[in-house]
Amino acid sequence: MSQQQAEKEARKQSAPILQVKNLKKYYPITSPFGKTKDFVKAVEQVTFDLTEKETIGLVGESGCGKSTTGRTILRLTEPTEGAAIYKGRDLFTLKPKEMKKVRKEIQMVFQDPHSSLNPKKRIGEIIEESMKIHRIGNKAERIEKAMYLLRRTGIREDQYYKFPHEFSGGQRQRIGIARALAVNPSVFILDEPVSALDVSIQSQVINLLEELQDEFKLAYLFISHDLSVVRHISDQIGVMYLGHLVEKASTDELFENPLHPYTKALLSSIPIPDTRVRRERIILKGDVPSPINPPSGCVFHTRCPFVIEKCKKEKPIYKESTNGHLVACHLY
Ligand SMILES: Nc1ncnc2c1ncn2[C@@H]1O[C@H](COP(=O)(O)OP(=O)(O)OP(=O)(O)O)[C@@H](O)[C@H]1O
Repeated sequence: MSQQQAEKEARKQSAPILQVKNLKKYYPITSPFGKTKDFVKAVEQVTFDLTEKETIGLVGESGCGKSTTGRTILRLTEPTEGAAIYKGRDLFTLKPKEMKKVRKEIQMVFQDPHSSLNPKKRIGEIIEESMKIHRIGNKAERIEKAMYLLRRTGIREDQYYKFPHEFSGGQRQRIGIARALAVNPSVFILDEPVSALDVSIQSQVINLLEELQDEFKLAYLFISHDLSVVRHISDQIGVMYLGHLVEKASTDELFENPLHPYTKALLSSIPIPDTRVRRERIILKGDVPSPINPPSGCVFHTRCPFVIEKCKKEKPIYKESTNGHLVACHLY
């Protein structure tokens, strides 16, 4: 067993740092008179654990509830039901003041750091300020740490006094990561952190995130629609469809032995560089149904090539195949 594999195995035994349990988020749709008419059922019964130095990737098409899952954990939008246990405490029951402290430890990194970096402030000041808000160190210590973090994330120290618009997209993402690191977090929720970047820059930022994870003992919830990116960085992958986590497994297991027809369809759309390997492309018919009125039974049944009568009536429960590989599908 390689050292990396041994570390992974050891991690599986350790207690999770974050446990998301039966997370549900319904967005109310209100009439012009403020009456709730209906709900967008964005996230339904999503459950997963995250341990120190581990990455769990959430994948699925646009609108399947990935961002809502990430945002709800931090209560950037309030959950409808469920729990998010962080270091033993349910975040959903915390008072605003306590939640503020947790937001220091669980940092969110967005797709477009430009919109979250104050254009009127120099990048060094932006990083220093995030430490000041959380009362970390004195001014000299904060500046020294900001300098270190910029250097560590690949930005030259002499660029400390530059403004965000003077940097490229990739550099801005590095600055956003440096700022998130400044407040000593344990968890990063990364929402499409490399989707806006060129492919060559994407891999540089992913490699940086991997190095930082080791150095700072970070756990990552990595949200992306891009399975190749998620495959590269994740230890575990959760596949979402219409608000539901339909399959969850270790990365190798998911790619070698996908079980859910939706996962199979997603994987079949990734080009394989080896032309000798043939994988049948599964093209899904129709559009993703409305999350306001999702299909009965299995939410995927309207597009599933293997649908049976039971799928239309009964919601599938998780079945475990091997080693924590979970799938919600009547075919197993
Ligand atoms: N503030 C909101 N009010 C109402 N509906 C919302 C709100 N935010 C998201 N939704 C809806 O919730 C569902 C899930 O959206 P979400 O953004 O979480 O999906 P996603 O998988 O992250 O997709 P994307 O990658 O496009 O952001 C979608 O149908 C979306 O339209």
